[in-house]
Amino acid sequence: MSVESSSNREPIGQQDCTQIPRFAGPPTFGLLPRIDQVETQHGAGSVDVKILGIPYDAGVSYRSGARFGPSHVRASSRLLRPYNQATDVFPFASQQVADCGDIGVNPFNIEEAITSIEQAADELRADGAKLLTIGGDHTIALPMLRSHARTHGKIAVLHFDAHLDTWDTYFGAPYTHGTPFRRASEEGLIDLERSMHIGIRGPLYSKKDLEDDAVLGFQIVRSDDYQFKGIENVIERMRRRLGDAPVYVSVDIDVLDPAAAPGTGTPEAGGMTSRELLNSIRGLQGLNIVGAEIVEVAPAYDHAEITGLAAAQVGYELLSVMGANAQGATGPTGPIAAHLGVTPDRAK
Ligand SMILES: N=C(N)NCCCC(=O)O
Ligand SMILES: [Zn+2]
Ligand SMILES: [Zn+2]
Repeated sequence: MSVESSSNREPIGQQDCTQIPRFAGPPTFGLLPRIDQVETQHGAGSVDVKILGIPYDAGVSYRSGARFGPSHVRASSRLLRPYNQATDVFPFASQQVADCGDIGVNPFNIEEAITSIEQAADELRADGAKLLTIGGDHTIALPMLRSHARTHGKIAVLHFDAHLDTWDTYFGAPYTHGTPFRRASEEGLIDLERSMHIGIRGPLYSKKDLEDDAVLGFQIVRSDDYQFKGIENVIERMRRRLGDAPVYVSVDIDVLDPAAAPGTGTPEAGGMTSRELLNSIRGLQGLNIVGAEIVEVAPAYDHAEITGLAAAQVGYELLSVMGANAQGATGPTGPIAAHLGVTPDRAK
């Protein structure tokens, strides 16, 4: 049983796929219970991690359709099983995870949508639960960071993306999917010494994009670093930079190569493999992860659920890190720990 779990009762896990075929189950993430089912049985405040869908894509600069991301990622998450063999974690048994469904936000008014997202995040987090949000386009990172900074102070942003998303405006608009981290930095929400982008690549508008980005508080790990420096080096740099700060993990699925994630709005060639992304997340155990999001899944451009499956597995790994932390992990656990050359370390 989890040491940090808010309930003393055994968490309610996934639907039992030996009894009901997984293609017949509920449309929740990972066939997990809905929040109302858990709270009816275990009481208010008994959910440790809440899955939240934000079907919103009014902030995109190219292909639209991320508004259908939450339902697509949930549909692609039906095959997730209870035991994570890569990290030796049962993510749905070491903590109570539940699906809160989607929030409906105004698709015609970006500023109103941002305000509603911020309010929903505040309300869902008021009982101490962590959020795993499924977007939606990357605009949603701004209201999420506003909410998290209110609770935790300045946030170390760990941002997986092909793009910097620290641009200033598009067509004069300040709130878009290419600008959330500039706004967050200007608003004083992020820890300028502890934030970083992972997976950056592709053409920029100018060299100044990189100069501005550094001033706004981000260090950069390039997509190419996975090839030339190796994943151990990337994980070590991440852990050193993030330290013991409160970390918000923002995963734009376009960090993956278009071969691994075709279903996204602004694809860029030369991205990482899903294995590199999953192992990078597995390297985060023991860090103070306060919340996470997966954004930019646009199912109309997906094929055979390639992108949906990757996004669902990213969600599973994020939940596994949170689950290991709830059990007192201070560093990587299971086989990944051996690969990284560290001794598996778990308080209990
Ligand atoms: N956040 C994502 N996915 N893309 C931002 C791209 C902004 C641009 O069109 O330059
Ligand atoms: Zn991107
Ligand atoms: Zn992005």
